[in-house]
Amino acid sequence: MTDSADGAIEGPRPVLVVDFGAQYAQLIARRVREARIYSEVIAHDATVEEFAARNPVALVLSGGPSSVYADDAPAIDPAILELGIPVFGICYGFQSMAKALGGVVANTGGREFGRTTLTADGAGVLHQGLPAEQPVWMSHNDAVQVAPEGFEVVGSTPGAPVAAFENLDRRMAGVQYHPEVLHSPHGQQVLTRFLYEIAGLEPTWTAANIADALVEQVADQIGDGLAICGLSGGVDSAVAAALVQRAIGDRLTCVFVDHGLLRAGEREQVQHEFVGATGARLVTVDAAETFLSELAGVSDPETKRKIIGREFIRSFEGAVSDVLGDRAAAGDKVDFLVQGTLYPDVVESGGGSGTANIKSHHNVGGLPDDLEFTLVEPLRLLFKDEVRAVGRELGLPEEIVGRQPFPGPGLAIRIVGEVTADRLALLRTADQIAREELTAAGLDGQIWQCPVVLLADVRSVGVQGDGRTYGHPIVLRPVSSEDAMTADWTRIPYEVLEIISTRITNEVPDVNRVVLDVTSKPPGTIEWE
Ligand SMILES: Nc1ncnc2c1ncn2[C@@H]1O[C@H](COP(=O)(O)OP(=O)(O)OP(=O)(O)O)[C@@H](O)[C@H]1O
Ligand SMILES: O=c1[nH]c(=O)c2[nH+]cn([C@@H]3O[C@H](COP(=O)(O)O)[C@@H](O)[C@H]3O)c2[nH]1
Ligand SMILES: NC(=O)CC[C@H](N)C(=O)O
Ligand SMILES: [Mg+2]
Repeated sequence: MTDSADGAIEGPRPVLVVDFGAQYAQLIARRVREARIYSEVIAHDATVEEFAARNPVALVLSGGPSSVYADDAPAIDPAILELGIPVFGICYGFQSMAKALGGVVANTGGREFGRTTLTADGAGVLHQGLPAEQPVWMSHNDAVQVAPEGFEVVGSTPGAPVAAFENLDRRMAGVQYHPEVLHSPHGQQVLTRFLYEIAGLEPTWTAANIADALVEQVADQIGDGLAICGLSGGVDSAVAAALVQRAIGDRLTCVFVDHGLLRAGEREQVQHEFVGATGARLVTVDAAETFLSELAGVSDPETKRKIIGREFIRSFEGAVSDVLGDRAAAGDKVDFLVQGTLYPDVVESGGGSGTANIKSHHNVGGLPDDLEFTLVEPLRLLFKDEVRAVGRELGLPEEIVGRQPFPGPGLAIRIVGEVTADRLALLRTADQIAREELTAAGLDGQIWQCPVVLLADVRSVGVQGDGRTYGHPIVLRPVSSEDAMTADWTRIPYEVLEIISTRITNEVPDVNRVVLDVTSKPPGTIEWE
């Protein structure tokens, strides 16, 4: 693992997915990791030196919106194809590779969008053992007309006479279709055949050796220093803390910040469950008053996020004297702050290559400039399901690794409008009702998470007890997801929605309406702010 942002994490040699502006670059990296080979994404305009520095075992060229023969078409430096590294091209990557190696790409009108049939009747290695005709998912205007010299054509579709090619001597291959999407039912097998049979890679990336590699990296990074870990009760910080505890033992102290933006019961849960499972040392910071006064009068979401990011750090700094106790007199210092940051937190905060800032996650884009700790973020390149696998490997209990995510800024980003103590109390009650009923209905496993949102700046007219009310709506936002990068709204049974709606409007003062958010991500995000 490498992390170009701060160079802190280094590990197994990756398969680099070269991003040509694809919708699916991260998805390809995930699929490679599902084949148990470590993988990361790199921008297409990285230099030969940057490629070489990441020391890849193979390249996968992604799809992309351009035409390879357009003036400003993105391309990788042809020298990269001469490095002797195995290469697999997908869609635009396939076309780009064909052109760079002397083949012909053109738009002859044979475009295909969606399902089509690939004919691959036994020639070559990519499709060996698969049906001679298989459905594949396409999304292209252009097509390779002539494969480069030395490449065997091993598949075709009605719109793409050259839909797959390979050159075993050069360990290169490519396909016009998208093997990474689930709509290509044999796609994962094709990608895996490239990795194992053509590139000759061994499947060694498992939760067990990810955990071992991460423990080793953390031990190297922290040396004989002292660290604190921001512990929230969520999956990511629990796994990060367990890794760091393995690496540096009791030189780690966990710090839980009670910022007053938590859900009912959360503080008790962190104190009992995590400490019970790991025996870690825990310091709790009471910071509710500070967070509330700093947030007073603020309704802009990004401003809230920046304030919260800053106050988290101030709380961690404030905890240091408790953590050190008598050791402060001996000159000991806490130099390292461990956070359970994951890849989606980094991309959404605009930390990917050329990616937009969607929202500043408190632990990434929301950090203050004057941060004095060195960050230790062992999970920074992983997705949540990978983190859960590492957590299980480390022996953390299912109640912790299976838990639904809850954002660090807590209920503050679920109150649309200013955050006040009264509004927090109201939202906490509504949230508790929704969680109780979803759990009672046995739906927790189906739901990724269900934000409950208070539209504090919106009022509508209701009639309660024969009188007029002018109250606030509560939004239910149940979503299903694999990794929080995309999500769909969960189809909760009407009977369960009915119970939640009735209970919230009966039991929560000032709320006279409950609405359901039926938006996927994209275009919506999971949280409202
Ligand atoms: N109340 C808190 N006290 C201390 N640290 C926190 C708190 N909330 C969040 N953090 C820190 O911020 C990081 C990011 O928060 P995030 O909610 O994404 O992760 P998590 O809570 O560990 O897992 P999950 O996403 O499952 O809730 C955490 O991993 C943790 O290091
Ligand atoms: O710790 C966090 N700090 C944050 O600032 C933050 N913002 C969103 N989230 C969580 O990230 C996932 C994606 O959320 P969005 O679709 O709302 O961007 C969802 O799981 C959100 O709950 C956060 N977690
Ligand atoms: N999905 C893709 O990579 C498309 C490649 C190229 N833009 C085409 O239309 O053919
Ligand atoms: Mg959390």
